[in-house]
Amino acid sequence: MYILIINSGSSSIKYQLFPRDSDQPVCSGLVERIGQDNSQVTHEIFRADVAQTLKLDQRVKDHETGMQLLAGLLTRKDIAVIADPAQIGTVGHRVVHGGETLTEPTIITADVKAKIKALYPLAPLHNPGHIKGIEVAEKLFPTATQIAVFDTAFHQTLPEKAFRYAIPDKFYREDGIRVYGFHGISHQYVAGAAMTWLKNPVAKLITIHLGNGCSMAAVSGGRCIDTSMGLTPLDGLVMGTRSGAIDPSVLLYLQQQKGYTAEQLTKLLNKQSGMLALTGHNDMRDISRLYHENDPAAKLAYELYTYRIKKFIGAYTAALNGLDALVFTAGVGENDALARELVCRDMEVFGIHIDIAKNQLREKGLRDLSAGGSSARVLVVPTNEELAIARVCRTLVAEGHPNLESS
Ligand SMILES: Nc1ncnc2c1ncn2[C@@H]1O[C@H](COP(=O)(O)OP(=O)(O)O)[C@@H](O)[C@H]1O
Ligand SMILES: CC(=O)OP(=O)(O)O
Ligand SMILES: [Mg+2]
Repeated sequence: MYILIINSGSSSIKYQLFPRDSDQPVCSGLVERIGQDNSQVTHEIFRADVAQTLKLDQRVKDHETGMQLLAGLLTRKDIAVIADPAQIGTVGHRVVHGGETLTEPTIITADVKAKIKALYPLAPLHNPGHIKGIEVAEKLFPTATQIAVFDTAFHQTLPEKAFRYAIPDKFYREDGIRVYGFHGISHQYVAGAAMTWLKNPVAKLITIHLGNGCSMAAVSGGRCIDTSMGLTPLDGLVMGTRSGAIDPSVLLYLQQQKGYTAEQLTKLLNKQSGMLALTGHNDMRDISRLYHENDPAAKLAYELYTYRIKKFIGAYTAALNGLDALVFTAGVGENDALARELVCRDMEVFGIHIDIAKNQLREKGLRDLSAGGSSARVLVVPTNEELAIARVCRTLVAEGHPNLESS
């Protein structure tokens, strides 16, 4: 039997298929730039007799089309990794927002789906895609148990001073308005890997997840004590299409003086801001090319993006009262040497020294980019949200949930 993991990001679907008792996937893939003209599907097969990478350049208009495509690839005759969809006993889904009620990995029922839907306003770029992913998976793999694992769960350890807003109490009590934090599956996974590598179970870490969405977490001894996203995945860092932190008065001004509606503001801050607003592009590969061509907009955008990260490093070093390692991860964090260099530049006061040459190397796996004399390690730890979810699914199976015994 197999476990299929689906990770729908705002702009991509990542997937991996694991044998039930192994951390080694039999295939993995990425449907990227969903909704854009240059979307692409990359499907990698790790079978001993068929080890190959397939790239399909075709427009993938939405998450549903992406899901159907990937399901077709698993059983496509010439490259099949399974003969029959019924061999998939469990489908694990990353779900970005679980609110205050969905805080543990859970079997997906009609009630769980209703709760995920009720959170659409708080994760408009993500939860709708997850529901589509879940519903398509239910149709394609009707015999499998569907499990949801939440991005918000790792941040449940935040102390109240970090998760409350300074607004009247009733908004928290009645509406659950508080900091939830996101990318928790990734922050927890890379923090765990860094602690193992450092051989330090009480390490003070700042994990920096830079994908299309970007967030940071202050992690002490494996527990998250602060994080940069808030009620929704809009707060904090500058992102691909999201503004990150902004004075709330900007919204009031646009509403009162310019007549913007709530709907227009939601779209403006989630889809038309961030690096896209600053440069006309939201993919860091395009923006870094422009930076190296001395494009002034790209220069400013990189400065704004990395300056915000530097400020959070200062804040989180204070919150942690020390720093053992910075951990870069996700699409930009793992691949963009320029962003890492600009973040770590002039940070000696925090004991951060990056080795510029090591930073340029394109190696796989966990990497230490620290220069001699750096008291804080500068690490790149590739995230693997799918593996983290697969392990959670396996634990649920091992705990013998009645619905899961046959999967
Ligand atoms: N080689 C690279 N150099 C710079 N940026 C990269 C590279 N590869 C990927 N990225 C960036 O990573 C982003 C996607 O990161 P990812 O973690 O996959 O995001 P998400 O899960 O939010 O879809 C892309 O938008 C792109 O900007
Ligand atoms: C929470 C979030 O922003 O996720 P992603 O980076 O996958 O879009
Ligand atoms: Mg992601």
